[in-house]
Amino acid sequence: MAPDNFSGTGPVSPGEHLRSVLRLVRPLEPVQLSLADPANFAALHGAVLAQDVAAAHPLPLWENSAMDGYAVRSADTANAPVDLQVLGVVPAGSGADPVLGPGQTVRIMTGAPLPSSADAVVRVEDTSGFHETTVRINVPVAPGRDVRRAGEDRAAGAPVALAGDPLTAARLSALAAAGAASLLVRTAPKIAVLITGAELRTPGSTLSRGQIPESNSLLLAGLLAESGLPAATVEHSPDDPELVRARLDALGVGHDAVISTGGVGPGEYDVMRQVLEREPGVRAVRVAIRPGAPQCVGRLRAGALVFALPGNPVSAAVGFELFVRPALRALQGHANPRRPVLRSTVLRGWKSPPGRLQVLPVVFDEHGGCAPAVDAASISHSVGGFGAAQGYALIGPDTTAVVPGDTVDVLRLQP
Ligand SMILES: Nc1nc2c(c(=O)[nH]1)N[C@H]1C(S)=C(S)[C@@H](COP(=O)(O)OP(=O)(O)OC[C@H]3O[C@@H](n4cnc5c(N)ncnc54)[C@H](O)[C@@H]3O)O[C@H]1N2
Ligand code: MOO
Repeated sequence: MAPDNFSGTGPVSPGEHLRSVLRLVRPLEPVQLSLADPANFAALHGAVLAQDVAAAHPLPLWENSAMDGYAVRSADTANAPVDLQVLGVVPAGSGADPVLGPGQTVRIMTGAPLPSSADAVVRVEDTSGFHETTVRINVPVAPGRDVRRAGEDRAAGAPVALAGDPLTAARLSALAAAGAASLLVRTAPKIAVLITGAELRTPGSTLSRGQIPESNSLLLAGLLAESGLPAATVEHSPDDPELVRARLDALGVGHDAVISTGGVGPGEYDVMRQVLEREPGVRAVRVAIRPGAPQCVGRLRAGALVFALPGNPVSAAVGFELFVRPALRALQGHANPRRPVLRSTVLRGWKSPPGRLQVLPVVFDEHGGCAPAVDAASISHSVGGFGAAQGYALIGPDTTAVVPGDTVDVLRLQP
């Protein structure tokens, strides 16, 4: 009987495997990046904060107008319609603080500081228009009307973002608005993809019997990009142990992680496993999961982490999602390296193998219900059906069938 694990021990549970993968991770050295230099924007977006950041000043900084119109003393408008004397204008960017006496006003634009002697804004639509000398105010306004108070969004010193937070577009803009000049961040790790398999030909090639189009390089480069992590290098290697070892030695120096596909099974030509079994920091395992069971994971002598995934395309995608993506996010110090698990109602049932976590590609309907994207009996090679998948259903080892109406755990990859 073939051993469950090519190293001779039993299969490891997916949870145990993820824990041992995450134990390998040493977070990258953080770098300080200025927010003032647009050349840094691409690196900042998707980087992960390595420090807590508090607001350097209140947000908004000072009381200002929410509308284009007139800054007024609200009491002057109580008997509107009323005519007020126009003293001038305060546009955005002006530091002026004109003093309004009774019956006086200034034109004011959105975002401009409210004069200290005013307590409300009348929108231009509620007046006779923009005038130089006198304006008719048509409506009374209460104190505070269309005024943004200093600090109403965030007080000075209040937290804006925490170490481990990913720098989304929204978070970056919040940090800049709150006065951050530069940020201590972990930028994207440098990742190499190494594809092995003698049967593989460049997409579009004329194929002889036994040859297929190579699709895992596009798969992994795309999954990395969808995780905000570009692949720095994509290479192919012939199934020759010396050549594979040479590529791993070379890629292991210049990259933080090397992700390979192919050659991790127990076959005679499964070169990746044979080479990696000689690496002292790498372990060949079978994970109690379907698809994606055989994998080699560890640290190369050359320095990089290595994730050797199966050649079967859906097995490689599942291995990436469950183990590689969390590890790469942990390299960046992500507070939540794993994707959140959601619940979904089953629309069409399927069978699941006992004793394994089944990771089934699914599509979702408009209400979030899920149905298989591929035949559940043969997931690993079904790259065609997988093309439409929007997520994975996670079916535990004690469940052998799910039926319509069941609620299952899902990972949602696409909206
Ligand atoms: N006797 C056994 N055979 C197999 C076992 C086993 O336990 N005992 N495990 C099976 C499982 S599970 C998997 S998964 C695969 C692992 O295979 P490998 O990592 O060795 O992958 P390959 O043999 O190289 O390829 C498998 C399959 O995928 C196709 N492939 C590979 N690379 C690509 C690529 N870049 N683009 C597109 N398609 C690719 C390849 O042609 C094969 O069809 O082993 C099982 N066997
Ligand atoms: O576990 Mo393999 O990954 O069935 O396809």
